[in-house]
Amino acid sequence: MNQPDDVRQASVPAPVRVPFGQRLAAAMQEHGPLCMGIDPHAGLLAEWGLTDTAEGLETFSLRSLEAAAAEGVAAIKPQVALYERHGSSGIAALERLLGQARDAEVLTIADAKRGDIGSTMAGYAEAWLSDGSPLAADAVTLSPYLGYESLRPAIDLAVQNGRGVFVLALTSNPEGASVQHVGGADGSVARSIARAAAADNAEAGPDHLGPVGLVVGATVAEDAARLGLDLATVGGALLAPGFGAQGATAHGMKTGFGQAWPHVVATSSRAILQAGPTIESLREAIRRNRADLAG
Ligand SMILES: O=C(O)c1cc(=O)[nH]c(=O)n1[C@@H]1O[C@H](COP(=O)(O)O)[C@@H](O)[C@H]1O
Repeated sequence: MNQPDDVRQASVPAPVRVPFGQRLAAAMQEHGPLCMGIDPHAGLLAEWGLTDTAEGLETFSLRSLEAAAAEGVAAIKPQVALYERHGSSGIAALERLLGQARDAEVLTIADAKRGDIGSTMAGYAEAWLSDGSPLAADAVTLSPYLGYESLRPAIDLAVQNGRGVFVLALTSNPEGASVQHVGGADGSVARSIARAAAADNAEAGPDHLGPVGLVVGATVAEDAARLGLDLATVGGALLAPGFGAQGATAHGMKTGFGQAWPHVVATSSRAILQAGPTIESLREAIRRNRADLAG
């Protein structure tokens, strides 16, 4: 007997996705720790000979993805703010980038820095972390400054869907210290975020990266120890923006992160993107950065 389509679909089990931490670790194993930030700033679009429009954004994004996919990176990290500048057509360009990255099997970290009261957080979680959402990414950046527990809906959905989150702990901007360093070595705000993340990662076990990564700026990693953060025991990946344009070097990061270095995803946006507009010149910049990090 023929079944209606919806009954047939309901009987098909949902695909089991390998957890984000394991997928990221595999990508890092294969390609090294470089994450290519995709930040379509107006100035970069102009340098590439593109217009500061949604069309320009899309060309910029897809060319960046093509270079990243061809060369191999741990992940790409599109900066959501720079798509939001263009309203719905900018978001449509971001959706196409995320969709094509999915097809190319390049991991995506949507840099949206979301954070809100729990009930609203559930909406952000659905947008960025649920199957079938046009904006679904492999992971999203979150701000814990409404309280780490307010992020729970996103953390739960990430776990359920084999996705991940990166929670801001120590950011690369100078103003971050006025909040994140409060409490000092014995009880800094950043330390409490790191401990909460470690608790959420415990279930993944010592051999796997858990679903909750931290954002620790590449330029401020050396602050971690004096603020009581043991980055090597967080149990999640450490997203480290600031490599390149903000002055962090591969050598400086290795020293700053110390034993936690194997968990670091080193993120660079402008320093790579400035090499555009050709795919070959972008690939060359990715190769150079990868070699630098491997050396
Ligand atoms: O969450 C982030 O990615 C982030 C956190 C942080 O502490 N510092 C920081 O620079 N970022 C982002 O990382 C990117 C850095 O870009 P570049 O300085 O051009 O490499 C930007 O998209 C920033 O918004």
